[in-house]
Amino acid sequence: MTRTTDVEAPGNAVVATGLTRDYGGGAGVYDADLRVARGTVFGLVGPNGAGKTTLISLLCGVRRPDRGTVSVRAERVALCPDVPDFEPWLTASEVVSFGARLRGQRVTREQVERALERVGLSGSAHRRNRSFSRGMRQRLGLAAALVCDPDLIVLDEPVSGLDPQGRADLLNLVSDMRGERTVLFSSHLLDDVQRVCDEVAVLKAGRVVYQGSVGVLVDRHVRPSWHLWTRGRAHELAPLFNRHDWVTHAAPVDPDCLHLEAVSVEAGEYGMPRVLAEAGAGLVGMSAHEADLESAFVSLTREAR
Ligand SMILES: Nc1ncnc2c1ncn2[C@@H]1O[C@H](COP(=O)(O)OP(=O)(O)OP(=O)(O)O)[C@@H](O)[C@H]1O
Repeated sequence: MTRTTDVEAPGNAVVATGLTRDYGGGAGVYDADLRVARGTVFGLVGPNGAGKTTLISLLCGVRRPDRGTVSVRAERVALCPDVPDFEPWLTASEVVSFGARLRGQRVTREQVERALERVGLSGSAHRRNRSFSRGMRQRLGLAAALVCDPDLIVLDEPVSGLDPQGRADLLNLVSDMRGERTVLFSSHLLDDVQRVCDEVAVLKAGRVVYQGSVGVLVDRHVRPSWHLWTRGRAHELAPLFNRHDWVTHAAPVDPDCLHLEAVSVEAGEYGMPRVLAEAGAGLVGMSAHEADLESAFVSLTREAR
């Protein structure tokens, strides 16, 4: 494995090529190519066991790959594990300052206070972390990372233990780092990824099945879909719709409601009234489904099977 300060393109903070770690029995990460542009927020998403933690640890040099290379252009890299573990008797400010000292960096009391303030832990600065909740421990891990002013910060499932307000606060914090630091974070909470990430990589069974913007992922992998409400005609209408090649999928949800997917929004909007008119079916109501990352993810991981 090579870890150098040179990466192929000057704008990239991380470049991985053909990265492979095979645990055996089909578990691991295989032939992962990844490019993370500097100053961006990059999301690594995938179902449980897809290989997110393995890939992160390969990128940070915590694990060695069987094959492949990683190049990192960053002077200070911080890695926050999903559940940080600190000596329970240390106070929050001791965790932050000792952590920096262990990395050979001297930090002032003001820097420690600022880091704790950024993650909303000022009020608990002098409490031993033994009594901290999982969410507080995650925020403390982030403060310990931020105090060293990393230019690349890697967060493994940073919001998994947080309540909705804590999640929103942490995501705002991540969003504010854009431009100033490169942030790479893994999550299975797609709403969060969609909210803050410039680019995503989707991992499925150890392989990167997509890398690019969330917008393109959604455009490419979500078929436009609608629910059509008719009075008791859904079962009869489904095969009539399925006969048309602009329809990719039509199925009744219940006797009054039909789920319809089409090749394009335009095809659906022109085709639906025609089929309904030919069948002499009245339309009681209809709703278009929002194209979001969740539907794209389901469609992409279904296709990649
Ligand atoms: N040290 C190891 N030895 C053998 N198998 C491992 C090891 N670490 C992870 N695995 C397996 O490799 C696969 C990927 O695990 P990994 O923890 O990287 O996935 P993940 O996407 O982070 O999962 P989760 O979302 O559940 O945390 C899983 O099948 C896991 O059981």
